[in-house]
Amino acid sequence: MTVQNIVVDGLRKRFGSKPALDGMTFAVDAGRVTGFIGPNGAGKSTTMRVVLGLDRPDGGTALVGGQPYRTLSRPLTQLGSLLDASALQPSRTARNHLLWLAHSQGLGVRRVDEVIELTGLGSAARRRAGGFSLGMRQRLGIAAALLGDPRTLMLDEPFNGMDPEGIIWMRGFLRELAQQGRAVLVSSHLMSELQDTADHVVVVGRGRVLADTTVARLRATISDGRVSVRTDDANAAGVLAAAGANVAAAEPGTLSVTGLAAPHVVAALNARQVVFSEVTAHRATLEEAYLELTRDAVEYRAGEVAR
Ligand SMILES: Nc1ncnc2c1ncn2[C@@H]1O[C@H](COP(=O)(O)OP(=O)(O)OP(=O)(O)O)[C@@H](O)[C@H]1O
Repeated sequence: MTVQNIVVDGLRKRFGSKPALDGMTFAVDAGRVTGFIGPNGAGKSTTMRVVLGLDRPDGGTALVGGQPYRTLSRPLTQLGSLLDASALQPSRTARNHLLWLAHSQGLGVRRVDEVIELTGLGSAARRRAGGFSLGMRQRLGIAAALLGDPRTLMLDEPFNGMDPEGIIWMRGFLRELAQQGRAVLVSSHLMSELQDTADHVVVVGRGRVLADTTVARLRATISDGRVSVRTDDANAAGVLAAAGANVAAAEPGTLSVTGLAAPHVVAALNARQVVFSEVTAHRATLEEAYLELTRDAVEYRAGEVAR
């Protein structure tokens, strides 16, 4: 049976007249990284705040391990979260920040040193957190989220401010946490950040879920069925058109074909002995699939004039 660590059901919330959440519904399963993806203002942070009981929804429910977060007896052992990496006391060292958090939750010093090691903060642990880069603060935030060794992690934009090396580290680290059987929910407004990381994605826009699916399926649904054919044979276009395809010249030596699946393209070309060097079914990149889905849900677009 799949264990659902976070269940969000029909969440609604308005700020003034503006709906921030409009029926947000999804579940986060154990043992995988779930990407929570949507453009700015889609409602990701608000959803996370509601899960943590920091914002009250106007309707709907959010449960962690089957219970509202506020009713959990030892919440940090159930759900570790990172909402704002800058929320720390700048004059404290990283280690003292973690010691202070651990102490407030009845957790031991040993776990503090463990999470410092796990997040690669060893050499910086005795430096003042106020002088940390955003990337270092993200590591510190994740160390804090892991203090209670929780079965579920919820991280809001943890890739923000990370350098390429940090991003690679973070991807591997999140996958490892999921492999240990934890449920990991990670928000981002960039699909590319979650590439090779998320097994499952919940794509959101304007406060609701637009797609809740595996990465592979998301690509397949958006894929437009375009096939490209590399050939110098002058008969190729005519043969494919006769077989029912729409054919356009993409670039010299390449045809762009729609309306005929790749195996039928190959069969039609072979039947008329048309020589070709390559037939490729176009697969949407994850980024293309995401942009297509969220096109109507983007609040602020570059170049848009305020009305
Ligand atoms: N405290 C608040 N007061 C007023 N409006 C708010 C508040 N918090 C969020 N909103 C609005 O609710 C909507 C959802 O915001 P939210 O921060 O949840 O989106 P998001 O998907 O996390 O976006 P981002 O990627 O920009 O963080 C936005 O239109 C935002 O302006």
